[in-house]
Amino acid sequence: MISVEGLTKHFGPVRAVDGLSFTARPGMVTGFLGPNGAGKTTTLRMLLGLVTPTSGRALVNGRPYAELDRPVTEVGAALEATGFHPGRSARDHLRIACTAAGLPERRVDTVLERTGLTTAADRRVIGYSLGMRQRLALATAILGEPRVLILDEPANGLDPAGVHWLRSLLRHLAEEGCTVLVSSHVLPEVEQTADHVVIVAHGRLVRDAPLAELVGAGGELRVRTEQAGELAVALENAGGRVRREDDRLWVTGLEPEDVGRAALDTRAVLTELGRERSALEKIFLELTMAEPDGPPAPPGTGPGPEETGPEKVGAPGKGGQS
Ligand SMILES: Nc1ncnc2c1ncn2[C@@H]1O[C@H](COP(=O)(O)OP(=O)(O)OP(=O)(O)O)[C@@H](O)[C@H]1O
Repeated sequence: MISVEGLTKHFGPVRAVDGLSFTARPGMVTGFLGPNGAGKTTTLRMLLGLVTPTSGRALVNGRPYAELDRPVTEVGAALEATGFHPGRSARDHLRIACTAAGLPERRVDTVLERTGLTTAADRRVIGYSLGMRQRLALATAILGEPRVLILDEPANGLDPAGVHWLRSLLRHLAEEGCTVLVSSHVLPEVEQTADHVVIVAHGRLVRDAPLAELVGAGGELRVRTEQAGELAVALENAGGRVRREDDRLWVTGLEPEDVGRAALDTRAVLTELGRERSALEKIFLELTMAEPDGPPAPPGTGPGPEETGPEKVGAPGKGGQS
């Protein structure tokens, strides 16, 4: 269990985190979302005792990191996949971590296998891709079989197969009862992995809700057909809200299969059927576009459907220790 209570961190005049409170629960993947500079990494670093809060509390299993009896068996973290000695192999890196933490060396083979690194285990890290380093960071995080995992952008650098693998690993860990907190800007990825979503902007909480609640509220489908009039009536009868423009319809409150069924019933030929941008991405933009001191922008004021949201944008420079 992770609890963040009124957490605040000022770096001089910068309020990196500002009165943030949320909980990440066992058995769930909690997505921690926010635009660049929103305070995600600072929050994760405070949870891991790497940055001292200005005020408030960041607790793992009810205690600050510094008070955990055996942190490595309680919380695993992967913040940046850059801290590995380039001349060492993954196996050596994990062996050293095992010895330092007093863990049995057999854990090395287990985590190598779980992260798909077995065949590359004896190669030097200098030759690893970013994706392989991410896997090694995850392998290190789960070495002590912790029940809490804190991961900062773990999908960064993974290829589509790697992202798929990561998704199943995180789901598996949550099913085993772990608390998984994972920060990301890759919104469609979070949409497919998380059970619960915490969104921050300007260091403050803007939304804390089950994913299903958020996505259910924001999904819009784009439909194109020459029988737009008949189909619009059928979709409204099926419970949808429909906006029409010539042969195009924008539909909320229904799923693609509902549109398919209505099209079949009305014999409408669909020339296009798709989701209008990622539903979570749309909500994310609406919630995080507000000015720091103003309320969140009301729904519908985000960029229009044609615009593509900043799914992944460059990170600002980060300082070191507080
Ligand atoms: N050590 C530091 N010294 C000064 N300012 C810092 C330090 N660490 C972070 N900041 C600032 O605090 C704010 C929040 O940064 P943080 O890295 O926590 O955001 P983030 O949500 O993780 O961003 P990103 O998605 O780009 O990684 C930013 O304005 C950042 O420049």
